[in-house]
Amino acid sequence: MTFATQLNAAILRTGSVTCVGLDPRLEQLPKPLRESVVEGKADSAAAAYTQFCCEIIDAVADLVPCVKPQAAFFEQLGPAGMVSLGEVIAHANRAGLLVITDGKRNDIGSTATAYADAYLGCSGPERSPWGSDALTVSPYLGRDSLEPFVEVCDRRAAGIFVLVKTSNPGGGYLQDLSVDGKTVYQSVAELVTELNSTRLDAEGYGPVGAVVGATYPEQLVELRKAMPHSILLVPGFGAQGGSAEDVRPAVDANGAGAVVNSSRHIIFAHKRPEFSVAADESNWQDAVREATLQMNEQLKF
Ligand SMILES: O=C(O)c1cc(=O)[nH]c(=O)n1[C@@H]1O[C@H](COP(=O)(O)O)[C@@H](O)[C@H]1O
Repeated sequence: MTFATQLNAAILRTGSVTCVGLDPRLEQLPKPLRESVVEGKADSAAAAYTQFCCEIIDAVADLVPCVKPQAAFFEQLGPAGMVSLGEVIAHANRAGLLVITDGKRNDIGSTATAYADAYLGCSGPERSPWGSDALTVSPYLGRDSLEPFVEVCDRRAAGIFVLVKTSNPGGGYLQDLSVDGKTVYQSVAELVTELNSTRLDAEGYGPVGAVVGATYPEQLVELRKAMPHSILLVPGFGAQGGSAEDVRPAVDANGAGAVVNSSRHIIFAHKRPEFSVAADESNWQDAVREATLQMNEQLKF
């Protein structure tokens, strides 16, 4: 089964478009985990990240279709962090969740193949320690830098999410530039649609998804139409200000075709006053589950 088919099926099975973002930050870990970290010891921080992310996965596995580990926070810890990232990816897969690793990778074609080998494909003899169901990818090296990823997607039933319109305030500096009568993000959307065109599953979705920020609702409407064959990954909900109303247009008529990411608002829900957490933060996993249920409820369209 292709990645798109699997993700859409998981959305319909769970009745959820929520993607839980795994962006661990040392200083925001719940107290028991924060206190287990020995200052200056990357190994102990990495062990805390593994436990934190795996317990989040266990708390939400029956509620959502996927998780999105953000590679940067693991890379920050050096080799021990990279081992932790591999453990988190494997744990999520064992729990039945699809894994979108957020690495925003890319390079010239031959190097892009190496990135694809490292990050795509969850099973089989070619699996690397970081083999994921999908990876976020930058389009700014052009078409020949995306093709190696798509070829690996074909071989390993994996997916990519190409950055089309990002959620950050400065993204428009390049993405909104007008070239030959269309914006750069419109050109990227055309390329995404073209790459999918010969690779559609029975529901009309291909392996090339697109990242479109919840913080640009008008462009989200436009880009949903421009990329009918792409699953959209919509970050920026919650902590960055995106609302349920803003993200509703990303979802297709069947209630699938998109996942909406929230990282800080879910994984650090123990810091949010609306979720009751003991003073010692020992029941932080309950807050994660409550925040996920709340987001699912908000995104019932
Ligand atoms: O590719 C992404 O996931 C991404 C693209 C984008 O345009 N904006 C964006 O915030 N992200 C990621 O989505 C997550 C958002 O985290 P929160 O703002 O805490 O929900 C982070 O891991 C970002 O790196």
